[in-house]
Amino acid sequence: MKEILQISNLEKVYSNGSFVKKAVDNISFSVNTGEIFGLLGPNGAGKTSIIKCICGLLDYEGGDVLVNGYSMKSKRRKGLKYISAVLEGNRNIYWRMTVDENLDFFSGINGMSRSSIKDRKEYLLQQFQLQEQRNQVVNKLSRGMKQKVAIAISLITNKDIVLLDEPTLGLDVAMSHEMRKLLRSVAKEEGKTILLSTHDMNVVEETCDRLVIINEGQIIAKDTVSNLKTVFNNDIYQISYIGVINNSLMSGMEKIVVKLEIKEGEDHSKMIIHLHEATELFRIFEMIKEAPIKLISIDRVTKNLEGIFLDLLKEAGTHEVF
Ligand SMILES: Nc1ncnc2c1ncn2[C@@H]1O[C@H](COP(=O)(O)OP(=O)(O)OP(=O)(O)O)[C@@H](O)[C@H]1O
Repeated sequence: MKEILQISNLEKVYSNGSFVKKAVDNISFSVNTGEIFGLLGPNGAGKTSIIKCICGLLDYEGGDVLVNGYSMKSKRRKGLKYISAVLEGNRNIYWRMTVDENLDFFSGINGMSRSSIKDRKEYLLQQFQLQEQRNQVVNKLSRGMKQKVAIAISLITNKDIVLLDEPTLGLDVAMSHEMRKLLRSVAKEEGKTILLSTHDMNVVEETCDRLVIINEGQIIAKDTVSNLKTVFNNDIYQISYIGVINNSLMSGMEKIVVKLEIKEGEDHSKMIIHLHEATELFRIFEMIKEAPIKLISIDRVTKNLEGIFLDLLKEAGTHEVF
């Protein structure tokens, strides 16, 4: 599989007099042709800075960004031929023009004639369900519609890579769901490579193949979405019981578990155990059988990406697979 986007040891420093902020600190990852890749991180993590470095809007101090092999430092013009971007605030839309006029205008400034984009425009209007709004001034459309127009504009020039900074920010649940569906179909049907930034785990979970999680300018996790969920869901069980755990049970379990939490309740208590392997649960059972507690239930705990994300931020460890 071809790595159409290669980011290696990227560093971005903002400075102004005595103010110095390293917003991007030694970031490396690659994006394959046709995949949807996520940049996930809390506010201020450095996602927008990375996207701006990739699309040539920001110079960077260290490392490099290769777009289809072209360095955005030394061959920016060539690299830009493969990239379109939708940044926060939808700066690629003219609010006083209609949807149709915007699509014509932005293809025009990219050197494409109206006749050459005719079919593609119809395809995108239909794909984005914007036919009814095509003659409306963008300013009068809802936020979700405006976002759809912005993404349609980024696709009209048919470039290989689409960078999207927070594509679902501020959208209501229904529109956010529609946007995720749209992104998946754009990648699948058009073979586009999409790099998106978000702090919404649901967006990553539903759309992305792989992701990096960024915190304070650094990568803290790098994996496929499904692998990350499997690895971090590694055998966590919630055991509800009645009684008090004695010293011998506690010390026996502590020798086996990765982590053990006890939540005492009035009528029953719970222990959350993290195991290296599921088979270790049998050893825990054997110990519980000998102890003066009564087992009520055992449930496997599954974490969604949000839980994993929050745990990673808490531990600030690093998990890198590719
Ligand atoms: N032009 C700038 N000048 C100085 N500092 C900046 C500038 N732009 C961003 N920063 C700082 O760099 C860090 C990373 O910001 P960035 O906008 O890249 O993060 P982000 O992950 O996109 O955050 P958000 O999700 O809030 O948009 C933050 O601490 C931010 O305050």
